[in-house]
Amino acid sequence: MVKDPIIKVSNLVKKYDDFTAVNGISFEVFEGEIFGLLGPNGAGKTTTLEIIETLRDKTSGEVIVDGYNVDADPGNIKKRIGVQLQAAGYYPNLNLAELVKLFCGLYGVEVSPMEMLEKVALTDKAKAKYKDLSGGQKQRFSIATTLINSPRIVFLDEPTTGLDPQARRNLWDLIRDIRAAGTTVVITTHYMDEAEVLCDRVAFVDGGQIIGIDTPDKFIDNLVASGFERKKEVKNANLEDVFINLTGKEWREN
Ligand SMILES: Nc1ncnc2c1ncn2[C@@H]1O[C@H](COP(=O)(O)OP(=O)(O)OP(=O)(O)O)[C@@H](O)[C@H]1O
Repeated sequence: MVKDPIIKVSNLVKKYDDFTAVNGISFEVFEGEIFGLLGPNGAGKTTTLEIIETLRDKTSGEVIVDGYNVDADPGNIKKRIGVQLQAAGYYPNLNLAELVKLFCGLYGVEVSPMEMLEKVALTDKAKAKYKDLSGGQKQRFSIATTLINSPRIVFLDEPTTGLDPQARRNLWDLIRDIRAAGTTVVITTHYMDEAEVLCDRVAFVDGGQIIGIDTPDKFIDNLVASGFERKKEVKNANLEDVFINLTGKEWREN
């Protein structure tokens, strides 16, 4: 199957004064995949995403999103993407349904707030304020806000940080649902288990450069083929499986 790139990044460079945060990055994201950007703190992941999202100027290089160039057509790119911000701030006096309505107005689209909240299992919180939500609910709500303009691509920056195992696994299902609806997902995460089960392909970023890009299975198979062996015997379950098994899989935050 030939896959079409929906994002093309070529020789991307970003300098903050004389510090080079992104140092000649090139990669493609295919339409309909969940693509992960992985790497240590300060590797340049957020900077790269913000340039693709048209939220930050680049120093040099070329970025094409859904056929539009970030230099020539940032407006068309903004219309086609949904961006989850790491520390989202929402008007404190509005409830979730009102916030969704506000976003609809900003995007100039008409969507039923309850339908949006339904997508992220938050209809029962329609009248709640954002600040009163649990961590998982906050993440789900902020993902709902990225879907309001029916984007072709959503960008999720560390969407499961700080969540418990149930909330994390339920969020993975939500992200898979987004992909199943035909939306491409670009995600950053520090959780390697998450990248392994969720991402179709991952790129490792370090020191502003991509040091590897492939499917999780290929990366692991290649490492094993090179003679790498884990020191400890691998168990068939881990403590997180025990947690889920004891406490159940359903949403628990009320
Ligand atoms: N506005 C800025 N001015 C100066 N330096 C910056 C700015 N934003 C980011 N940097 C630097 O650029 C480098 C890359 O930062 P970036 O936030 O892109 O990394 P990251 O991979 O997303 O890290 P994290 O995993 O911690 O979110 C870091 O060294 C950071 O300090």
